[in-house]
Amino acid sequence: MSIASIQALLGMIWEDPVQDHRPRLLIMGLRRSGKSSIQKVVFHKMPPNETLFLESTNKVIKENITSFIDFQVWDFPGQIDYFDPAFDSNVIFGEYGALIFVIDAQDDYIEALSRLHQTVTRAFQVNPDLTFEVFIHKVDALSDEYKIDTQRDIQQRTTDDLVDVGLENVPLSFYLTSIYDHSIFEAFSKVIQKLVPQLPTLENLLNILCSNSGIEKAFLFDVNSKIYIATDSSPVDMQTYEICSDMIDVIIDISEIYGRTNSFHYIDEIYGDDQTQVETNGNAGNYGTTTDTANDASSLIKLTNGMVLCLRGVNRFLALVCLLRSDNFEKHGLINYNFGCFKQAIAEVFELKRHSAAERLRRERMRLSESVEDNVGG
Ligand SMILES: Nc1nc2c(ncn2[C@@H]2O[C@H](COP(=O)(O)OP(=O)(O)OP(=O)(O)O)[C@@H](O)[C@H]2O)c(=O)[nH]1
Repeated sequence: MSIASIQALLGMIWEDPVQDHRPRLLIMGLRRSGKSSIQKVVFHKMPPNETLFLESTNKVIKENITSFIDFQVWDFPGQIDYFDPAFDSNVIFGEYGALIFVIDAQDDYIEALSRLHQTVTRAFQVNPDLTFEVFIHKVDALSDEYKIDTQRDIQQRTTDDLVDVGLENVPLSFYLTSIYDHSIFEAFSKVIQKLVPQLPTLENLLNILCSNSGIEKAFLFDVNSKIYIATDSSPVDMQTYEICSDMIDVIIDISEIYGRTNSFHYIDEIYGDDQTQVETNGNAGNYGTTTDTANDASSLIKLTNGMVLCLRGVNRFLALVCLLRSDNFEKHGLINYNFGCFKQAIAEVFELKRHSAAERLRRERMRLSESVEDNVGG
């Protein structure tokens, strides 16, 4: 393959003279394994059954995701041969980020495994700091038993192959995923969390909030993608995660209809139950467009099992969703106060990060302009 055609495939990778330091998510895998579908469902809210009509990708699609952390998603076409000698793997694998390899679990995966092996060995040589994530995808059609067997088999073969070439220390994580349920969001959450340097601080803050407010479980969600970037240290059970994640959809839908009104809304039968209530306050915020009003979003769903689901906007991108017993919710003055402190602490954590990113960019620009002056002068 010629260099020109590889450059065409890679789109605009070399265009930006100031190095782009956003973490990268590289989504790779064989053709039709589901890469573009994953990206569309997670980051563009595409309904899963519409992915049936997606056309095959024929060049690398790069997308900047602007959120609590800015990152880039690179969707690679299945047919691209990044082992071509003319292909500069430093450009692709050289930056900080994660390599997500998607395997179609409904298909024969032997070829995918050999491709995974080649990809991991090459990428690891270039950048040992990449995190390697394997999505065993399309598991919606598999029985629970078959899913576990498939995961065990893929995991075993992949690690054996790596041990054979002396790469037993490559950290690989495996996830069973499908775009038809929450598993893809859960898997993405875990991938993204590894790229959030502030994770331990966020977890600590959530632990403090939970223990001082009688909260059973709390998630800090990126509202647009429904990825949770942190949770407290109690174990995550799938049902709790699902109900908290569903609450975001409910609130987005309600805020799109009633957002920025001045009255309370009581909407019954949201969770298919007469006594379940949703209260959305006067500043429901418009999460659909992540305006600043989202900061003030606040909502409450009382469940019939004696639990309360509570959502609070944290900033333009993040919302806290917690599950607590209704008895504990009686102290809502205390909870409100604690939440105010939590919000303030989060703002400070991300303010610090913004400062250091701006400083790094400033230094990079100065370095670049000095080298241009040297070249002109010389
Ligand atoms: N059952 C099921 N089908 C899925 C899932 N994810 C994607 N698909 C289907 O898989 C097919 C291929 O998906 P794409 O996203 O186009 O695959 P791709 O890997 O981007 O393909 P290329 O662009 O050719 O590399 C589509 O028909 C999707 O609807 C899933 O979780 N479950």
